[in-house]
Order: sequence, then structure tokens, then C-alpha cells
Amino acid sequence: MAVLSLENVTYRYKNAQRAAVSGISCEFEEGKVYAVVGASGSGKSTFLSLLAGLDLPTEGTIRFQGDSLAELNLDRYRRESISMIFQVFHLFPLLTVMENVCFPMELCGITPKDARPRAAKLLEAVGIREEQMKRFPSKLSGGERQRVAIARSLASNAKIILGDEPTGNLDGENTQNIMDILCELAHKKGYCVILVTHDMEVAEMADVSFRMKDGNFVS
Ligand SMILES: Nc1ncnc2c1ncn2[C@@H]1O[C@H](COP(=O)(O)OP(=O)(O)OP(=O)(O)O)[C@@H](O)[C@H]1O
Repeated sequence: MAVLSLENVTYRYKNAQRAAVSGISCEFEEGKVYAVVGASGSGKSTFLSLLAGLDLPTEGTIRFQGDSLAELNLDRYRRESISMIFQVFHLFPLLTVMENVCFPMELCGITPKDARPRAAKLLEAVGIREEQMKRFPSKLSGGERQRVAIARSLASNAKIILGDEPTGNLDGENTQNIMDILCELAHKKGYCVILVTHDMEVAEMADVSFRMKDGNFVS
């Protein structure tokens, strides 16, 4: 069953002449990596913010596991059901790698004693070595920082990972590494990974890719 399904979803910014997202219907399933590619201004970021529950469609419906986002508690949906990764990794510079991953768990009431071993496991799973866990993010490469950001996004139990140009700051080799990690999370652990990107190579590594033009998906 689709974890997210969209029916004729349109989003129009106030006073805008045309809709930024225009009549999109599609489904996203667990266990797959999706890429949404398109030129600047085609509507990718707006689309992602709708999936993230940051805005509601002005027309149409987005359903999460069958329930319309318009009827869900969106704070809870954002906190519990989705996690996000970004081009600029959004790590806290004054916290160590380990503390960055523990932080969201502690916000959810997990004690530091329980959070640390779980964070260590998540970091290990994305290839961060034990000695790197004590470092500050500034002492890591871009690819390593993105891996830490992915580990942090896995700290919640959310099964949907939304990525806004997550490989935008990385070279080819690191892009491949991050995509390998995301594909493994989808294929082996059942995550639904949805990435918006300019990068055609990323789109080729995804299981399904959509091309966006003028707010709609085109083939
Ligand atoms: N806050 C806003 N108010 C009005 N119009 C907006 C707003 N944000 C975006 N738009 C318009 O909506 C359309 C889609 O923009 P969006 O940022 O979603 O595209 P994008 O594909 O993500 O672009 P980029 O790759 O450059 O980030 C554009 O025409 C843009 O000018």
C-alpha cells in the first residue's frame, strides 16, 4: 500500500499568477527511492514542503497511510512520520557528532544513557567510525557530515525520508556513497525515500524518477 498518495494536488502561493504545483496525482511506497528532478522554479521545493506537511495543498488531497493530511495533527506528522535531510547538513556546530544524533532522541524523552548506544549504532550503520563520533562536525568531510545527518534523521521512527538536494554539496564519489546508503535503507529496511534534485545522476540511481515542469510531472 502507498504510504503517501496524492490526488490532484495543487498549491498556489498568495497572489501568484500560476500554481507552483499543479494537479499532481501519484503514489509513494515504502521500500523505494524516488527522485523528483526539474529545472529551477519548476516547483520541486514547494512539492517537498507539501509532502512534509509544512503547507497544505490549496486543492486536492495528500494522504498518509490513507488519512488526509488536512485532518491529521501536522506537528505530530512532522515529528513522528517524516525526517528530512538537506543540502547544507544542518548539524549543530557546537555539538559533537554523537551529541548531534542523540539530541533529537533526548528531545523525545529518551535518556542520554539509552540514546548514546542507539546513536552509536546508527552512526556505525552509515560508516562513521568510533573516533569520529567524538569530533565536531567541522572536523569531518562533506560526505561524512551528510552521513551524520542521515544517522540523525534515523533517530526517530519515521519511515519517510525527504531529501532536499541532499547530495548538492558532494562530489561524485560521495554522492554515490550517500545514494548507496539511502537505497539500502529503502530496500533492506523499508524506508520510503523521496529526493528532490537537479542532479540527473541521482535520478538514475533512484528506483522511480519523476520529472517536474511548470508544477506538474511530465514524462
Ligand atoms: N513564497 C513564495 N511566494 C510566491 N511564489 C513562490 C514562493 N516560493 C516559490 N514561489 C514560486 O513558485 C514556483 C516554484 O518554486 P519552487 O521553489 O518550488 O521551485 P524549485 O523547482 O524548487 O526551484 P529551485 O530548484 O530553484 O529551488 C516558482 O515560480 C517560484 O517563483
